[in-house]
Amino acid sequence: MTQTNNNMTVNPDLAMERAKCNFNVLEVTHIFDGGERNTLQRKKIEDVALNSGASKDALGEEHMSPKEKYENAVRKSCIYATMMKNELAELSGLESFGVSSPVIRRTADAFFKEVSPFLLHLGMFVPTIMGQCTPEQQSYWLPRALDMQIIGTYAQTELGHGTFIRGLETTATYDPETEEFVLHSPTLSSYKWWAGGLGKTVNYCIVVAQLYTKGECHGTHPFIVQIRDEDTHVPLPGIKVGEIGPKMGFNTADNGFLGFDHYRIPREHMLMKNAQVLKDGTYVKVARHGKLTYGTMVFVRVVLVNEVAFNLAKASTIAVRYSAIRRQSKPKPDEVEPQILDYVTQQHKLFIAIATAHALQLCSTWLWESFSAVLAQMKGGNTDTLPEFHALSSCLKAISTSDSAHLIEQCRHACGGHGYMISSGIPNLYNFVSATRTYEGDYTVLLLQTARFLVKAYEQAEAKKPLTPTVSYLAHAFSGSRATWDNSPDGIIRSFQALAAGKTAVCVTNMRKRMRAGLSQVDAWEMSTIQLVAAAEAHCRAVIADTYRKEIVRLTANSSPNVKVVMDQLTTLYLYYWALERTGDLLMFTSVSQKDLVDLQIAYEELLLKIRPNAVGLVDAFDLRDELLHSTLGSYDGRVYERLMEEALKSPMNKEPVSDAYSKYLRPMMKGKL
Ligand SMILES: CC/C=C\C/C=C\C/C=C\C/C=C\CCC(=O)SCCNC(=O)CCNC(=O)[C@H](O)C(C)(C)COP(=O)(O)OP(=O)(O)OC[C@H]1O[C@@H](n2cnc3c(N)ncnc32)[C@H](O)[C@@H]1OP(=O)(O)O
Ligand SMILES: Cc1cc2nc3c(=O)[nH]c(=O)nc-3n(C[C@H](O)[C@H](O)[C@H](O)COP(=O)(O)OP(=O)(O)OC[C@H]3O[C@@H](n4cnc5c(N)ncnc54)[C@H](O)[C@@H]3O)c2cc1C
Repeated sequence: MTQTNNNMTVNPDLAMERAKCNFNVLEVTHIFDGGERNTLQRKKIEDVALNSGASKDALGEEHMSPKEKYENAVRKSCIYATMMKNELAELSGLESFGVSSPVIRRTADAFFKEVSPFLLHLGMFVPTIMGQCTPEQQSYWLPRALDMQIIGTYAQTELGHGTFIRGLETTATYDPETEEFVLHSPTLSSYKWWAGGLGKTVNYCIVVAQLYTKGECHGTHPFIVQIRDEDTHVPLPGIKVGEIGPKMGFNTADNGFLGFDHYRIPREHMLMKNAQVLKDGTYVKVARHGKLTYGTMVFVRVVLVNEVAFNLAKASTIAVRYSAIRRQSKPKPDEVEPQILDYVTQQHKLFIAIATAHALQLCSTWLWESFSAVLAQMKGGNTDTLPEFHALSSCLKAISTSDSAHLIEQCRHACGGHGYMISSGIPNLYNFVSATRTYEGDYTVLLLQTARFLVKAYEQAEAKKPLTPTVSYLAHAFSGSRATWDNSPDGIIRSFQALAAGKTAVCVTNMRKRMRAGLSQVDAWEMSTIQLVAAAEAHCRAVIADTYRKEIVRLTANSSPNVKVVMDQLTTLYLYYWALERTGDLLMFTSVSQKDLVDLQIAYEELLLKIRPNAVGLVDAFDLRDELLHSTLGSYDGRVYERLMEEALKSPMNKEPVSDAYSKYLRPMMKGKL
């Protein structure tokens, strides 16, 4: 593994772990990156972007005031944007800055401990222009956005509504006299709230508003709206805009609020790929599917699966390396204190994080390929695969973000007290990833979208109609007998599918019972939503497990024997872990016995011991440079205690021997003079 400094002194425990590793680390890096070519390209990009030291701060971000933090993030965003235009675009194979890629995203993380104020420009503004504009509109807006002549965001959520998009209150009323839309915020709850970069950074945004023309409401539609002067950056008349204040994370993203007072924009600023308003105010629906204006959200949900896999890889790298250098307790009085990584409970906390990072990374690539296929079909006017894809991307977004947030927190627990330090890097990772569970569609809400699809698919299976690929297992849901338990990987995946089918069947049965007892369909659905969420979760686990297993078998077909073994161990660990987490469900829906579960627990514990010697090698294979980890605990050299002390000494509190608080408060209080 290449490191920036080849002459570094490495902590002896870490050096010993690396010597113990029995597989070719680089081969696993290639698997994680999706091939050797990708690894080489990533490294080139990282070298250019990071070797100059431009990503570093003189003073740690955590010691800055909110205003300084924001300005510093803008400064570095501009440096990175300029690098993208000049050096990185060609290297990354991208035509220009703006069309981001996972590699560019992950490299950018070296510049920010939190996030860039440009995240929404790249993540949603540019993709919306690409996905929702007519070709003419695109040719006007896209070059300006890609070249960063304008900076934008995506303002959909309002104070009063985020989930329920149809409930948004901002209005865009067409005036045929002037051929303009009049944007208005009729209530406090209609103020746009949350959009990243809106507070201070952007001068344009996509605004989602209820479209009125000829006195009729046509539902929510996207508009491109200038909110600040292109030269002075002063908010334009009729615009009320500001920053929403401190948050748990995202503090360098200047999330903002926005209100309109009868603010006029040209007719052409409605994004008209899917629906149009003609000059005379006639509304014309173009799209064949009613939800295509939700396209940017679907895109970001797909991107997020990759994003959280990467962040989980970071957290597990930090926690595993730290666990290799940390020694604590003395279970055997005559021996030295063991590395905490030797405790089986510690392995139980950490190895699932490594396996999940792999599972999500491979699922994200597969999801991206499925998305590309759906987009290609839609280009030809066929939207048949969209419902299945919406169900799939919804549950994968929900489960990947939720699992990653949980496992990152588990990595923090695994680092004891030091994991609570901002300098460990884990709190920032957690704050970032826990937000992903909420934004771009809340966890529960998205799983309920998947559940709608599952229930419909179940009814199709019942009627012996054909099923789409991800739910084809529902065809076996009516055999009447419980699925046969078998602890092989394929057997466990079949059991996960049986759980999903069984849970869906229970929901359908309960809803039907409730409706027979007099409840409306809506109320019967509502009463069953706890189980519906559980069914969607089970479906998603089955999809992840199946995809992870198939992809690893495919990707390791030509790998060296030890790489095959260790990758197989990780996938098996993932399957055992989730089977053991769901023993109650397995007992309900499969033939598993108490003895089978006891045996599975033992097999799981033995698997942890087998993976243990390769644990550091496995996280080294994520190949995360120190600049990306921002961690005193997780650096490649393992100089944990030295770095913790170096960081402590940087604290502004240590600048003077006696704090001003002594003379102001402590002394008067102690001398009884307060
Ligand atoms: C390059 C990238 C760089 C970096 C990446 C890193 C980070 C990410 C970047 C940015 C992200 C940062 C910040 C986050 C920004 C945001 O949060 S933006 C705001 C996002 N908001 C949401 O996600 C709102 C969630 N709500 C919804 O999606 C919908 O309202 C709903 C799905 C919950 C419900 O919609 P309704 O219109 O009410 O529909 P319904 O009545 O429930 O369903 C009707 C039918 O429509 C189907 N459907 C719903 N959505 C879709 C869709 N997207 N596609 C296809 N079909 C859809 C639904 O299934 C129903 O179908 P039926 O057949 O069952 O009737
Ligand atoms: C860091 C961050 C950045 C963001 N950036 C942006 C941005 O750039 N642009 C933008 O437009 N938005 C942005 N958002 C907003 C985000 O998209 C919404 O917060 C998110 O979609 C959730 O909606 P909500 O806040 O209305 O939650 P709510 O819907 O109010 O959810 C609250 C609770 O109610 C439950 N609930 C709601 N509806 C249902 C239902 N039908 N059935 C069962 N339970 C339900 C939820 O599960 C949740 O537990 C951002 C949010 C965050 C946290």
